Amino acid sequence: MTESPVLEITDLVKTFGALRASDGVTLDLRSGEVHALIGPNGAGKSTLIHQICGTQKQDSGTIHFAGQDIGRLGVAERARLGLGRTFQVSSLAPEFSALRNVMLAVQARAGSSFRFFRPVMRDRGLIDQARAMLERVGLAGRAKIPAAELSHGERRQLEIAIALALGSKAFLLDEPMAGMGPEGSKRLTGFLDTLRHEAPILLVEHDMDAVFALADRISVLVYGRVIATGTVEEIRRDPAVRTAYLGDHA
Ligand SMILES: Nc1ncnc2c1ncn2[C@@H]1O[C@H](COP(=O)(O)OP(=O)(O)OP(=O)(O)O)[C@@H](O)[C@H]1O
Repeated sequence: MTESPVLEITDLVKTFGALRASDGVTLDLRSGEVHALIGPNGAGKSTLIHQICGTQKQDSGTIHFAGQDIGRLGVAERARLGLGRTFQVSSLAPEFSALRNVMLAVQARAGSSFRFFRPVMRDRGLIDQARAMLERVGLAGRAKIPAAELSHGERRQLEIAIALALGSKAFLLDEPMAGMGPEGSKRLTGFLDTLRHEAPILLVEHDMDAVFALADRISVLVYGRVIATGTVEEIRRDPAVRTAYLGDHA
């Protein structure tokens, strides 16, 4: 029996006036995979991510996550169910250390069980869990550094540590390589390659080297429609994709 997808989007439609930003989008995310979503500027990639995480509501179609219809739930409820997102604009508390940022997430997940009037920074259990998350994303050595002083790539890693601490069962990553130099992109690519074993990744990314290195499957979005879904090789060979998007990259 094949495992059912972690995330399943069916026939999603989202219009802005006469514009169909999502025009019947169907795609899924399976356990252990990196599924990349590529396409030209304005194709509807961010709009799709917004609808999955709940910051925008679809006009029609369904979104199932971990076996549940989440299409009408709010952002916080979806996050509680384990939908982890990193943002193009960072959501970190910049003046807090990396460790403290993760501790806040561990605490948020645990709810009231950590709030026995203990000063947060002296709570051993909380500190240990947060340290373990930093270790997993390769930031253990940077625990005391304020988020604002971390490099762009390190901040992305920290956001992912937070998503892990919140118990994410899938990651939605919207252009994680944006604003990074080639070295940073390479490091983050290596990191994302290991992250897929924690939870599958839906990756919106313009950096084709990263996409080709990481993706198990690629979906190509053009004018709100998925024109092809397949492996890296299938997508590289697809004549419609070459015409619409890849051109010389293929
Ligand atoms: N809130 C909105 N109101 C009206 N039009 C919108 C809104 N958000 C997006 N659009 C339009 O929907 C289309 C899809 O935009 P979207 O940002 O999803 O594309 P994208 O593929 O993420 O582009 P990029 O690669 O440049 O980030 C665009 O034509 C955009 O102008």
